[in-house]
Amino acid sequence: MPSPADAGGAVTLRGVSLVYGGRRDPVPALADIDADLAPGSFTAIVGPSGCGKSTLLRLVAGFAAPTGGEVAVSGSPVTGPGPDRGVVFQQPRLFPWLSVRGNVEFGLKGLPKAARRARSAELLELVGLADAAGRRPYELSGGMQQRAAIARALAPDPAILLMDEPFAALDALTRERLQEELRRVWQATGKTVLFVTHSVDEAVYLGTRVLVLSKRPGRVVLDAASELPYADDPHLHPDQPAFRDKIASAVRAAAA
Ligand SMILES: Nc1ncnc2c1ncn2[C@@H]1O[C@H](COP(=O)(O)OP(=O)(O)OP(=O)(O)O)[C@@H](O)[C@H]1O
Repeated sequence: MPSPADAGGAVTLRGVSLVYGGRRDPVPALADIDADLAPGSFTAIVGPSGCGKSTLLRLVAGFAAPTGGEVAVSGSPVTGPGPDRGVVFQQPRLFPWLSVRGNVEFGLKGLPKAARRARSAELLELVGLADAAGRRPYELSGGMQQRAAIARALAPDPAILLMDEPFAALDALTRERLQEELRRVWQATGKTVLFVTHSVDEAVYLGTRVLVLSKRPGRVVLDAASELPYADDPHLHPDQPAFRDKIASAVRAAAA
């Protein structure tokens, strides 16, 4: 395991496995996962349906414990959820009785009001919701709700952002827009991002690294780092199709 001297935001998985259920009906979801995610990296996880992508994210979030191996963040074993890890789900899960601002400030209760207000204003500006701060979730489009969920997850300034298919329920145009915005937010904040998706295109567009998992129990069958310059739009890069093809073939083989 890494030493406590490791920079904040590192994620370490060592021989991680997880078996759901009891001895009578075990469901092996993950097997022998090894990975080191560097602080500030953006790792996308793709793989066939049911291969354990969400399970892997839940282990890093501390919502579940592995049945084998070890999961550590920033050099310390994960023993449960914590403010160092923000989570964004497929559904925004906003508190309907609070305004957008109230949702973002929810996790900042320990701060004085002025500091909370300054932090939420900064984050709502970052995700393009400054004008919607006083609105309730039901007054927002799906894309706006997901932006608010991202701002809420970023509020306690976690070193790590865990995203479980956050754009899967959005229409194609909104999804593209939010992908672009997430790239910008990631570059602006330097968080370590772990992003689960079904989409090879999304993984390749967002990830500086892509992990492909096999069918259940999920194992890492490809761990590919993108050499594409992140500041530019990777869609325009001449090596983009080759990188995409490599990931797509691995996903096809994993699902066969
Ligand atoms: N609480 C649970 N108890 C028993 N089995 C579970 C539980 N949660 C998940 N599973 C099973 O573990 C496997 C992995 O589930 P997981 O949700 O991690 O996969 P996934 O790759 O995220 O799936 P999808 O791509 O369909 O969202 C699946 O076969 C699922 O049915």
